[in-house]
Amino acid sequence: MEAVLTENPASAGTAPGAAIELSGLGKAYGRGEHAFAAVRETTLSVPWGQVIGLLGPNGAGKTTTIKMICGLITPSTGSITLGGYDVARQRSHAVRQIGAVLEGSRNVYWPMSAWENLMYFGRLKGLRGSEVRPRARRLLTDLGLWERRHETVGSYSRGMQQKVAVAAALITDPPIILLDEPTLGLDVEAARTVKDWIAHLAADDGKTVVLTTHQLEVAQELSDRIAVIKEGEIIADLPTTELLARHAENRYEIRVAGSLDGNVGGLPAGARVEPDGSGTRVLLPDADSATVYAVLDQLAAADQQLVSVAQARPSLEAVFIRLLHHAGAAPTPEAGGEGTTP
Ligand SMILES: Nc1ncnc2c1ncn2[C@@H]1O[C@H](COP(=O)(O)OP(=O)(O)OP(=O)(O)O)[C@@H](O)[C@H]1O
Repeated sequence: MEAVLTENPASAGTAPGAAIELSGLGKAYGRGEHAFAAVRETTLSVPWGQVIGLLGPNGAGKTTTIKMICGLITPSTGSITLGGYDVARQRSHAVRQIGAVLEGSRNVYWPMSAWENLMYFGRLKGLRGSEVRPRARRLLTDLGLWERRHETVGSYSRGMQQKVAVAAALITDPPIILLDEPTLGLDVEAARTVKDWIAHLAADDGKTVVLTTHQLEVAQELSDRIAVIKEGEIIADLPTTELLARHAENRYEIRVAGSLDGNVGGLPAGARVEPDGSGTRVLLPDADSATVYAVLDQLAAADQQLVSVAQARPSLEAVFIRLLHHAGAAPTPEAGGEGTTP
């Protein structure tokens, strides 16, 4: 997957410029002294073909942002354009650019079958039956639901319902897909299918995808770019690889069999010793290779059996937690993170 596509892929929208532009976007719930700013001054430009992961703790403002992009919540401040169309002023054109699977909502009608749902949503969005049918067939076949297409969605498993929701969002072949917690509550296999689909939509169909999830390994796997929201504000916004690289320190992890038995005295300052199953892990948070060799010599001299040596790479989860707790030091677009606002 390309980190940033500046050109609009042929299969996606046709508008020049960015797929999604949020400019000074804000949302306050309530009024007067009871007003609560759920989203503040959010400015974000998502190029065509990019998968952006919107991460943040509970209540950070992710769903509010997604719903504003969908046109379901009216912003208090700022503007949103989708494929160049202003959501407030050119609503029908703007909304036609997107397909959405919203968190926790019943995105599809349970008393209807999967087939009926897709026909309904296709027609609702202005397509003719002859346009919807082949597309519905392909989507249901690809998602493994074709055989059961005439059963009511209410009788499906959670994973199958989520697949129907994804299919309904895709029925008009919109260039922009908004997915709020798309793998929530899915078992390993169903989550894999949905993840593979998201990757396929981006890589093969050139879709622009906005993804929110608390499953950080899902975000790390799928997102070209990560924006972290805390208390309604973006506190970090970087290409995923760069975000991880920026937080990659000279951290090494040495694993030995058994305990260290008093051999920890001469370890360098800052070294941490932790139990690791039946063995022990020595973490060197900021070590050059000379220091690592010195520690290995020391362990060898003490007859400690070496299991492995690795340069520790932080997971997105580790970076995320660090960002939330040290927001002041976070890489933000304002702090000059290149590639943050292409
Ligand atoms: N309709 C509403 N009225 C008042 N406050 C609301 C409303 N919807 C959301 N909020 C508040 O706005 C803030 C942001 O909520 P939002 O649902 O956008 O967060 P989120 O990041 O999606 O959280 P989660 O990860 O828990 O889904 C929260 O404090 C929430 O309580």
